[in-house]
Amino acid sequence: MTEYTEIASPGTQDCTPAPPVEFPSDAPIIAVSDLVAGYGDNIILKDISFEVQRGEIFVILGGSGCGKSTLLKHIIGLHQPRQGKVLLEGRDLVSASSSDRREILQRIGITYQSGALFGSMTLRQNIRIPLEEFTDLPSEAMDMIAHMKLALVGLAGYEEHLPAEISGGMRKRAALARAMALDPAILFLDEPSAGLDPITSAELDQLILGLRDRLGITFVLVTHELPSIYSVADRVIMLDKRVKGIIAEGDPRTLRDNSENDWVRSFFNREATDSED
Ligand SMILES: Nc1ncnc2c1ncn2[C@@H]1O[C@H](COP(=O)(O)OP(=O)(O)OP(=O)(O)O)[C@@H](O)[C@H]1O
Repeated sequence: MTEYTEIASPGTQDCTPAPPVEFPSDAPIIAVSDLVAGYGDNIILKDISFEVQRGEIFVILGGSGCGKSTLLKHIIGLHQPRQGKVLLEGRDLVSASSSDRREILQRIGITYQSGALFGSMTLRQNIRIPLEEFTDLPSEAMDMIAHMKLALVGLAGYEEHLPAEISGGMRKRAALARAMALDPAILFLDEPSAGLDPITSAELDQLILGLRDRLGITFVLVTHELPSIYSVADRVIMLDKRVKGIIAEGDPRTLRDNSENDWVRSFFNREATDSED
């Protein structure tokens, strides 16, 4: 699945960008309460509760197979919780009407580790896809938005390039531009630095920080790259496969220095030398 197909799933009828919702600025932009998630008989996560504040960069981390992507998919409504609730800007995707659901989904952007740009389309055409799906803007306006979004991620002038004609780091940035096509309030990035060298990864971190600072976008990242975590995360939650839940929550440096859990402390210390402040 790609970023675009996932946010574009709810339908195509209404054709204007979703307006910002009336929502108190000091209320959590994401509220997860008592979430239980799984597949078939297999419970992957239970008793998951946390909140994300507007403008925060929030990181979900944990070992392989602990349920990071599963949690992400439940937050963005790709899977329905077994129990519990997820509110995005105060609204519940599960109980929302189809038009409300469509509006809620327009307020979020997603990039997946495996999600790719469409290789046969230029960057401009890739960014137009969600605009064509969700809006009835004139073609020139869509091109202008594609240009603006590419400029935001440092890719002005690459509108007519194909994904294969740019580097891996540039492709990640182009995917971010596409996820921002509809001016989302929240961006969900699943392993954004995967496959990038440390320098390119650090550049992506700076881009994320800049987008948060300039546009106030809230970020939820799944990553286990410690340098990235120290560089961007305001707060993290750490999931653990054995307890099927959250074993640590807080700012990464505090967890590194003060967590009562040995495993958590050692996780945050494992690359402290090259990820430090
Ligand atoms: N669609 C699915 N159907 C059945 N089981 C699934 C599905 N997706 C994930 N799982 C299982 O759920 C568990 C958690 O997977 P998930 O991908 O959420 O973990 P993760 O923490 O993101 O792992 P990784 O870091 O390796 O990507 C794994 O045991 C996985 O096999």
